[in-house]
Amino acid sequence: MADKKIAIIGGGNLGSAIAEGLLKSGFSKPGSITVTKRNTATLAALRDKGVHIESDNAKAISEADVVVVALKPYNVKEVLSELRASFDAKKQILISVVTGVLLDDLEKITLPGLPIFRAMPNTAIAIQESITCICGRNMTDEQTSFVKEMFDQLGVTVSIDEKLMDAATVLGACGIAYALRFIRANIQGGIEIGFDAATANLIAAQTVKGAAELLIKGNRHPEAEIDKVTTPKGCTIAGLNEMEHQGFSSSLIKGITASYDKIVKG
Ligand SMILES: NC(=O)C1=CN([C@@H]2O[C@H](COP(=O)(O)OP(=O)(O)OC[C@H]3O[C@@H](n4cnc5c(N)ncnc54)[C@H](OP(=O)(O)O)[C@@H]3O)[C@@H](O)[C@H]2O)C=CC1
Ligand SMILES: O=C(O)[C@@H]1CCC=N1
Repeated sequence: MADKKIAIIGGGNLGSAIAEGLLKSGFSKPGSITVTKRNTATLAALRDKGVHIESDNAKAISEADVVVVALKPYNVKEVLSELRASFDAKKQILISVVTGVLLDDLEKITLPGLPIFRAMPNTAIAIQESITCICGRNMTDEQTSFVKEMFDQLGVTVSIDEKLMDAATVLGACGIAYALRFIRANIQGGIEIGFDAATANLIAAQTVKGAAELLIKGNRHPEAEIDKVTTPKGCTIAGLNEMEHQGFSSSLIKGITASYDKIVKG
């Protein structure tokens, strides 16, 4: 794939993680990426790697083949509507990673007919381990292939219907934080039963990675793998049942639906 010029509008947590992933994967050369934000001082690490750092969104967009919007949801309308003249529906594609802003809204804010994708990655994109759910409109097959190829370099992609985009945000993007909080709780428990923090961190994180790999590489259902661990009358089932008595699964499901309601109902 040609080294397309990519402008990332909004170089915050996710925007810079995408730039990092594009560089690490070799999908883009540093000179082909421009990242914008108002306070560019926080992007020194990317600048040092050769990425163009800009505060001028119009310049970045007009020079780009691909525009990735990674602004906060409440900034999108105000910022993009002033940049309408910088877009070119014949030459460019827009990829929005913004939560809750519909393809319909994005087209109205920018240009009619502009090829627009919504992609929902997570911050593991910085290390090419994201799950990225993608949908789009006005695009050609070639543009769809490009976007898939771009995010395939940065982890795993799934093509979904736009009506599932909020659910994808919760399960995939918020999910990183849920998983990290689970690991943190394991670390705290691990310290209480004797480990120093660094060793507990390593054991907890590698254990979660192993559990995930059993599902991904083994294509197994979690409960089938749990059955292998739960020795009758053993310590695992004693711990698991106590966790369930305390509302473990229920609290996670309620947390997921609370995150979803926050997106859908505000
Ligand atoms: N963080 C995550 O894990 C995920 C986030 N998302 C979505 O991605 C989007 C970004 O999230 P996140 O990276 O966490 O948020 P951040 O606040 O970290 O990033 C947004 C960035 O936009 C910049 N910005 C604000 N105004 C402008 C402007 N006029 N021109 C250019 N840049 C501007 C801000 O920098 P400055 O103030 O210096 O301009 C800021 O760094 C959100 O819509 C979020 O819902 C989606 C999936 C995962
Ligand atoms: O918390 C948020 O609103 C954003 C969207 C998904 C991850 N972070």
